[in-house]
This record gives sequence, C-alpha cells and structure tokens, in this order.
Amino acid sequence: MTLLQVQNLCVEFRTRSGRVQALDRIDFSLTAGETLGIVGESGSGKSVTAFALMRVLEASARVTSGKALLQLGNRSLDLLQESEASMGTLRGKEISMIFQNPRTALNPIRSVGKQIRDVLRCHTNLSRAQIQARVLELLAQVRIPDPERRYHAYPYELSGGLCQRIMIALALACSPKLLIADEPTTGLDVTTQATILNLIRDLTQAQSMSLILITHDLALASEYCDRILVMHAGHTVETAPTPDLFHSPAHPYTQQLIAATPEPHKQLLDLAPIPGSLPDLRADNLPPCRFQGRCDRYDPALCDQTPLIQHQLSPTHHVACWKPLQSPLVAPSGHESA
Ligand SMILES: Nc1ncnc2c1ncn2[C@@H]1O[C@H](COP(=O)(O)OP(=O)(O)OP(=O)(O)O)[C@@H](O)[C@H]1O
Repeated sequence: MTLLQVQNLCVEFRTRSGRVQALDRIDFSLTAGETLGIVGESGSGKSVTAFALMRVLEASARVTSGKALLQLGNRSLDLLQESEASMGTLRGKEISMIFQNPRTALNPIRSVGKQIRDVLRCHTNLSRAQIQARVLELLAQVRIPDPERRYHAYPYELSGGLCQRIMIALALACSPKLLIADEPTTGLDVTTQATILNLIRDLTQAQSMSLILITHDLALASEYCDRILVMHAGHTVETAPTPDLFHSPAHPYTQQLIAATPEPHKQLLDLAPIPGSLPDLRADNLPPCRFQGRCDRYDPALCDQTPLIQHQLSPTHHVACWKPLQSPLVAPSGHESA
C-alpha cells in the first residue's frame, strides 16, 4: 500500500542574487513499511525535499507546484495544502523527522525527559503517570543507559550519540507512520553511526513504519534501504530497488557515484572522483538535464530536448536521461528509444 506519493514537487528560494530553483519536478512514492534512501552530493536538494514534506521550509522558500499525498487509512492528505494547524497535529503524530545535528535540534534549556513528555502531552490522551512511564520506556528503547537519571539531563550534558538517541525517542514517541532521517549520523564516529542506524532500522521495522533515509553516502544507503532515489541538482535522476541500482545503474551520475563509493576491496586510488560541480541553480535558463555539463555522454541534439525524458527500465526502475546506460522497457510515446 502506498503511504506517500510525491508528484511534481518544485521549490525555489528567493535570494538577493536571484531565484534558486532548488527542486524541479520531484516525483517518488513510498509504500508502508518501506525504507527509501535519498542520496546525492551536497546541494542536490535532499534536505529541501524533507523540509518541504514537513512544511518547515524557511521563509524565503516557496513551493511553486506539486503534491505530497499522505495516505492515512482511507483519507488522503496533501501535506503541501494542509493548514498550519493540521500540520501541527500531523508532525510528531503521523510524520516525524530526525535532523542532522541533534544538539541544535533539541531545546538546550529543557531536560530531555521533559522534551519527550511535551510531545506525548501534545499528541496523546495519556495520564501524567502513563506519560512518565512511556518516557522512561522510550529512553530504554533507544538504549539510553540509566533512563531515570538521564530523564533530567540537559542536551549539553550528553554526548552527540546520546543526543541523537533522544531525537529518535522524540521522533518515535507517538509511533508515526513515516519517519524522515536527514543525515542522522553527521558528526558521529563510525561505531556510533552504525549503532544509531541499526537502532533506527530496528525501531522502524518493529513498528512497521516507513523510513526516508537521507544521506550523501551511497554505501550506507545500500546497507539500510530497500530502494534508492538518486538526486542531482534538484532533479530525481534515478530510482530503483537497491540491488538493481548497483547491478545496473542507468544514469551516468549514478554510475559515477557508485565508482566514487568506497568498498572493502577498493583501494583509495580506485575511487573515481566525480568531475565538475553542480550547476548554478540561480540561472534563469537552466538546461533541461542539469547533469549535461558533467556528462561524457552528452549529445546536444538529444539531451537539450525539453522536458527531460523519464525512461522506465522496469516497473520499479526509472531514469531521467536521454541516453541511459541500460535499455528502457518501452520508448515513451512520441519518442524514439535512446
Ligand atoms: N536558504 C536558502 N537560500 C537559497 N538557496 C538555498 C537555501 N537553502 C538551500 N538552498 C539551495 O537549495 C539547494 C538544495 O539544498 P539542500 O540543503 O536540500 O541540499 P542537500 O542535498 O540536502 O545538501 P547537504 O547534503 O549539504 O545537506 C542547494 O542548491 C542550496 O544552495
């Protein structure tokens, strides 16, 4: 069953130096209980996608088109159209987010136990005693040692790893249907990273939640995600089940990302850096394919056609490229297969 359907999502920022077209026609869906990885280099639009879904974009941002349909029972809500009051109810209860830096996401002047208590007070009808018990249960679930004592701790008294566990407890307090984890292990050491990601995976699986895991690390996404969506410069360039993406990448950017991803058998010199950089998203006449300036398969006669083509390689594998590395299933009507 589809839990979330994002269609044609476009977001821009107004800046002094012009309009930044941060997201352009983002499309993806997520089924109940599925883990979707959103990967791409810095600036590709991963966080803006998450903020748009949570409706926490900053004031200079504007959603210029699109839908984000969240299925709750037999109700379908468009997250981009819901009132602020309705979003206040949905956030924390039905959709939650774990942010990159737990120290800045947590309230620095409130004890962590009280912060979890606040979420439960806001979204449940539990009694005072039940809330207290649930907070301790959540602290134990995210494996905080000595929950009774840590309840009274302030974020500055806890390590980065413990703060991230508190964020997870806050996000999962009301068992939302969808959890968005935006680079949840930024700034943590490798061992703590694995512990935090395993914790997120175990808790979301135990509650059959859907998870969107945002990361620039393709290797990490391959370990934790059922499906991967690759973003480049505000475009969705490829979506596929994780094994398909690795065995038969269809977009040249995905292929380059895989070649740049460390693996146990690869030497440092085997890793191929991705040439070039993201295009300037302030440009008024961005090319239809935003990867063309970095692509060795670029053919102006084909690749400058607008709009950018969406090829289907299998029912679950899609690529936005005129010259994909794999043959499409069927050429879309009106187009020759590239
Ligand atoms: N406040 C802002 N004003 C102007 N442009 C912005 C603003 N915030 C984000 N952008 C632009 O939106 C684009 C997408 O940014 P986003 O933060 O989503 O990237 P990201 O893929 O999450 O990167 P990172 O991995 O570094 O978090 C970038 O080009 C960025 O410059």
